[in-house]
Amino acid sequence: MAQYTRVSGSVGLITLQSPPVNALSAAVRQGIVDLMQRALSEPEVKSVVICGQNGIFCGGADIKEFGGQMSGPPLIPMIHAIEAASKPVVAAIEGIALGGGLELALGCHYRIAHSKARVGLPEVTLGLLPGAGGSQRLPRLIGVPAALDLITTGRHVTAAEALKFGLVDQITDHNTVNVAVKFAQRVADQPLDARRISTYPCLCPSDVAVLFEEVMQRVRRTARGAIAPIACVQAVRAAATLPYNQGMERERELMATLFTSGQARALQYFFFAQRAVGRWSMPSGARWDTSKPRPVHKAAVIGLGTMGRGITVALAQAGFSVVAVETQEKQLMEAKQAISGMLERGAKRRGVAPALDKINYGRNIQSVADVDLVIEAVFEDMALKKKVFQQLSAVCKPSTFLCSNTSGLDIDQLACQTRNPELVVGMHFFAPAHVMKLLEVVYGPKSSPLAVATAMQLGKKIGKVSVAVGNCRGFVGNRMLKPYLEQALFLLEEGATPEFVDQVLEEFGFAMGVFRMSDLSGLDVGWKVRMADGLAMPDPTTGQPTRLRQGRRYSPLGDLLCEQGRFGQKTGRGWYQYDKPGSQVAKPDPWLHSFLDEYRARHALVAHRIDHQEVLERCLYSMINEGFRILEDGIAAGPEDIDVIYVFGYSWPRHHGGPMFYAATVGLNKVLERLEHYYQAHPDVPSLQPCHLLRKLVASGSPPIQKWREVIKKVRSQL
Ligand SMILES: C/C=C(\C)C(=O)SCCNC(=O)CCNC(=O)[C@H](O)C(C)(C)COP(=O)(O)OP(=O)(O)OC[C@H]1O[C@@H](n2cnc3c(N)ncnc32)[C@H](O)[C@@H]1OP(=O)(O)O
Repeated sequence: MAQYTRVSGSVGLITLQSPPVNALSAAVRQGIVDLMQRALSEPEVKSVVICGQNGIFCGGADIKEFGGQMSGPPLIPMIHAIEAASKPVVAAIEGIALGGGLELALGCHYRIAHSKARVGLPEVTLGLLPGAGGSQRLPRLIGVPAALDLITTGRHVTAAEALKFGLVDQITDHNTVNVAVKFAQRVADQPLDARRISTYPCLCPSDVAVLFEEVMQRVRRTARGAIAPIACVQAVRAAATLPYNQGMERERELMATLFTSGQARALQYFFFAQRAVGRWSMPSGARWDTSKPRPVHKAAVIGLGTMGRGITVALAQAGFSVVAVETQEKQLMEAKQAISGMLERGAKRRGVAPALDKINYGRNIQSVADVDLVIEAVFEDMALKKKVFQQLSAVCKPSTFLCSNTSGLDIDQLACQTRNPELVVGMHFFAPAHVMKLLEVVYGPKSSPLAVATAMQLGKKIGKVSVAVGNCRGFVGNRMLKPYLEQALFLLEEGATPEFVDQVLEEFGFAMGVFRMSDLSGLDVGWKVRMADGLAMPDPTTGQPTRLRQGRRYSPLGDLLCEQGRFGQKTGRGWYQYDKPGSQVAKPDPWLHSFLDEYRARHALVAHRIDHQEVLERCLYSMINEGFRILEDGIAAGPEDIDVIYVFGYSWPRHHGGPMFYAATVGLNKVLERLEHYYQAHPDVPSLQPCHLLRKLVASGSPPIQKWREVIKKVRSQL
């Protein structure tokens, strides 16, 4: 909706009213069309100001409307009518002008922004392009290079940057609407021809063809299969090379392709999924809106290895006082130096002072006595972690939250070491912890809603997307990774090469295939865990069959590589070879190919031709199957939680929506049928056996993903 008022006698003020972000819903568009007509027809009105209520100009098209039938006046003619108006129209931009909101402002003749406002064309992040004339007007206003940057990245820019680009005409620290009204009065009689952006020529640099080629190459390289960034470049190229009307036609064609693509649907689903995870719930019924967090002023980090350092940086950068504890003097000195470097580099990038004074370093665990929350980040060893939790429980205030950055150990066992197990939760960060957006907040059977709410809020404050998950081996992310890694190894046993498996996964859109990723993280990490679990078997005298563990198929390939000292990038050898230890350029290794041949011969495995489809289906469907088990077990509240974890923590390509959304796109019956097929071929691989929930969903007619929670509830209640 929109409201009309006459101010200062001669200015028609149109206020968009659609909380929370004044999105351009059908009702809002109708309001703008009607009220523009009214303002133009009233003779006393000499100029018009468009603003949004509650200090927010406009968050763009109403994304919720994308899935349904289009109703109400379309955006493009509405914006054209504003631009063609006979009276000056001024956009008063407060808060945000994003997507269609900025396109609306570009249709106005003038733009006044508050100094704290942000503007941008983020449509690319929703699998779209600025399809209401934005791709044609923006380059005409600010030039091709700047428009390409904004449109292909979707980044928001500050009012100051927008002023520099010429995207807004004025910025103010005062009441933007008042300033815009005064401005509108001043320009009331001025001619408008020079203010209609669609009539501007598109000024291009002399080497524009080279520029487009370079940008297209960069976009193709980084898009990982996403089509919207490429369409964005094509649309801007149309602005640079065609008259406005033809450019608009090209924008429309490209938009139609994107709009109906599965990628746009996936990205729009993901937009809401990211927000849905904030509305967490626990099986006990505790929820985000009924559980109040307790404020955290001072936190501590125990253990300053790679993870502890990153967590310390994340906390300090967000303004928390941190006590950083490392018991070994040498490690403490090294960590201090590394943390200071990280803070200084980060601060330089962001143009702020480094938060060095936020951190107090110490070797003694006693120094955490007065903190509100501790994050333990010592080595992934249960006995060690238990000891640390016992010490923390003795040293800290009774009200201190004790959190573990374990990547998969039992939170309950740690909680049992403390006086107040209800204040214990997992806070599973992802490396590098000051960069990666994901945080799994893990609740054990004893964790209180207060502890979960506090960890979730702390995550938000340090800029993480936090997902509340239940306690089980590997939680959500690493639990699902297990069958994926396992299938990749089985594929090698059966005839594939690491290069081929990685190529298929990278073509699908992963930043790195499974083997390149293992080389980067270090093969020894998983090896140590498998040894602790009694799986890896360096000693052939144990009598266990090499390729069988606990009645299931097991691949010792990773263990065999570790026994050779091949730990990945850090040793210069792993699934690939590298020029030197630490190098990142992976090259196929003939040694590894011979090793695989010998291994297959030794175990009488006959290599068969493995194609693209088999790699993708076995790796992804086994992981998805585990995702369904996780939902069935109540470890994740809904498919959105899993998808957000996979996109932010495991580089799952966002334009496929996440593994569970992908399963819905492929068709649950197809996933089920292919799992059945592979399980029949590999009955000793339980992760390929389709789980009950998947069968139940298929039997219920494969409802849309938004309806899965209803089926999940039924399945859980029957268990
Ligand atoms: C063609 C396509 C055209 C013309 C387009 O315009 S596409 C849309 C382009 N606009 C965007 O991409 C903006 C999307 N929104 C955001 O980036 C952010 O929400 C925000 C910066 C506007 C506000 O961020 P924040 O303050 O952190 O709040 P939330 O993100 O939590 O959002 C609050 C609630 O508003 C809902 N929302 C936000 N934008 C839209 C929108 N464009 N359409 C519909 N709903 C929107 C969001 O889902 C939150 O709702 P709840 O989840 O809390 O119910």
